[in-house]
Amino acid sequence: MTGNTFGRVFRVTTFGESHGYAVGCVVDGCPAGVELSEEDINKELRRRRPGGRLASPRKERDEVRILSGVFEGVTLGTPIAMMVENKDANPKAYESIRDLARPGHADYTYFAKFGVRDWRGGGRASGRETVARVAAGAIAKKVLSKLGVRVYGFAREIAGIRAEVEGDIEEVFERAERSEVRFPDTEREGEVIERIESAIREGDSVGGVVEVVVRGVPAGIGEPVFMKTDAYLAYALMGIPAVKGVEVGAGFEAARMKGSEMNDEMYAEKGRIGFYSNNAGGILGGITTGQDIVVRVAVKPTPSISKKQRTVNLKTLENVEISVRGRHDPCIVPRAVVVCEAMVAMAVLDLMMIQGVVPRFFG
Ligand SMILES: Cc1cc2nc3c(=O)[nH]c(=O)nc-3n(C[C@H](O)[C@H](O)[C@H](O)COP(=O)(O)O)c2cc1C
Ligand SMILES: C=C(O[C@@H]1CC(C(=O)O)=C[C@@H](OP(=O)(O)O)[C@H]1O)C(=O)O
Repeated sequence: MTGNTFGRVFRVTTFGESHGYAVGCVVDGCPAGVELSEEDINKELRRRRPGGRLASPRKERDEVRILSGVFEGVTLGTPIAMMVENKDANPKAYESIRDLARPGHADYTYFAKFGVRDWRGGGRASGRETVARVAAGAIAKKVLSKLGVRVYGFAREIAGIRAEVEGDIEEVFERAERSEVRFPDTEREGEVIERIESAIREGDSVGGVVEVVVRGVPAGIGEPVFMKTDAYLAYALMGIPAVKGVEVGAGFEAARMKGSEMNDEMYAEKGRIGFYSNNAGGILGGITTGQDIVVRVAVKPTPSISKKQRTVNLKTLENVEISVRGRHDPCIVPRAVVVCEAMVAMAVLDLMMIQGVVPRFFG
């Protein structure tokens, strides 16, 4: 085990560094007979791509090449290898800080672990690695859609401003997709953008919260006792760079509620069981209830900032000051939404496959 692979049955191994030739992944265990085109992947990659006024200005087309595992538009049940070339890598921006550890980034810890590191940006710890997750997630979503399961993500909070969301998740999702920062609260979007712009002016960055809702998972999915649905989702989401916390349903608010408020009361109607609320976030005892699965993720402010900070030269052990220039996201949240969706899709599909409720062939 090297930690580059996610999943037990639907297994994804990612590869590549931010300023290397390419990033990509191998997806093994995908059922056969699922329609899949490069455009299915690219559609999702465009939602994550850098560029624009409020994101890293790095110019990447982020178009995938499917190298194997798909023939005549359908998956073969064999390993699917995918690759996205790095067209706008620019290691020069990092030359002057190649031995300095950026506070908040993984420079020091990679050096501590491996004794050597790709100093061209974050290397393997770069947010760029998430291209590969989104590509694999696009496949997981295709399989899930055949099972009636859909995954929706949006920015719930940015720079301390919380979105008030009204309406069904599909409407919230569509509103967020139209927003420059994936923020579904149209009234407060302007304020959010001002806060990001002000962070840019100050050479600083801001964070926020991504919410993901999964609709259509039947009751009864998840592994007791350790591979619980909530435990597996938290594992999948905490593996995303810059994620510092995960909550399910009422999450940390549950700590302040009474049992009578927290418990989702139940009813039976026409032979089916339902709930009057969803504080559980669709999971009880690690097993799905059949309601929407609701998770939220805390995303920290981008570590690379031009504001001066104190740090260390890893080679000489001198104390120095650092100001990180170059192409960085002033806020990771809008671009992390689809990455969170991808990890959730992979985790849910994997749990369903472990349970044996997914056909190995779609005819
Ligand atoms: C989509 C995405 C984009 C990111 N963009 C940047 C960036 O432009 N600059 C940066 O310093 N970190 C960026 N990060 C965060 C770093 O990759 C991350 O903070 C770093 O690997 C350290 O890991 P940790 O924050 O999980 O401890 C990004 C992360 C994601 C998911
Ligand atoms: C390139 C992407 O994001 C990058 C994530 C990132 C980091 O340190 O995480 C640093 C920046 O890259 P660079 O090394 O070119 O300065 C971002 O642009 C991408 O997401 O496609």
